[in-house]
Amino acid sequence: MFKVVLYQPEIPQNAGNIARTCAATGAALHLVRPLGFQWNSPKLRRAGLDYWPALDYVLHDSWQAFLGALPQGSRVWAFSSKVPRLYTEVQYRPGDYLLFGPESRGLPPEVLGRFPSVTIPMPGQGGRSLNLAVAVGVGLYEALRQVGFGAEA
Ligand SMILES: C[S@@+](CC[C@H](N)C(=O)[O-])C[C@H]1O[C@@H](n2cnc3c(N)ncnc32)[C@H](O)[C@@H]1O
Repeated sequence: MFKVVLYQPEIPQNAGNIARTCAATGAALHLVRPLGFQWNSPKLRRAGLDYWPALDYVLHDSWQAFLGALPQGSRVWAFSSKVPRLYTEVQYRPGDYLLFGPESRGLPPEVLGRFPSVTIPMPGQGGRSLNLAVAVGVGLYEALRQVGFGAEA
């Protein structure tokens, strides 16, 4: 399965929506602390509806803890609105990690620079970035599409 990684997410409704998307697609959800909300926040729970029991999730106490738990040979794709390579130009493999940054600031340079990065084009004039939950949905579904939407993705 794919793994969605949220680096220090700030808004519980986004994380809840992403949890729902992960449960629906069979992707695992990794959350890297500090979070901008309480883990038992009603807003987080509500946005994830009753999908939480179906969700495979991991809470990491810090970025260092996440890196320490990352199996050797893992592939991580960092999503950013500020990099040139299109997210459709790379080949995703089952088990890949898709990494997304916090709502107000995006991924810090030292995190973004550590992994290959991709962007989702925004051809309109109206925005600097997509909503986090939207970006996860777009990126995750492209990865799933490439592997045939298989349960083993
Ligand atoms: C709301 S955005 C962060 C905006 C932040 N102010 C910035 O300038 O980076 C939250 C996260 O969604 C993802 N994201 C949003 N728009 C994206 C895009 N066009 N391409 C790839 N990732 C995007 C990135 O992972 C980003 O860190």
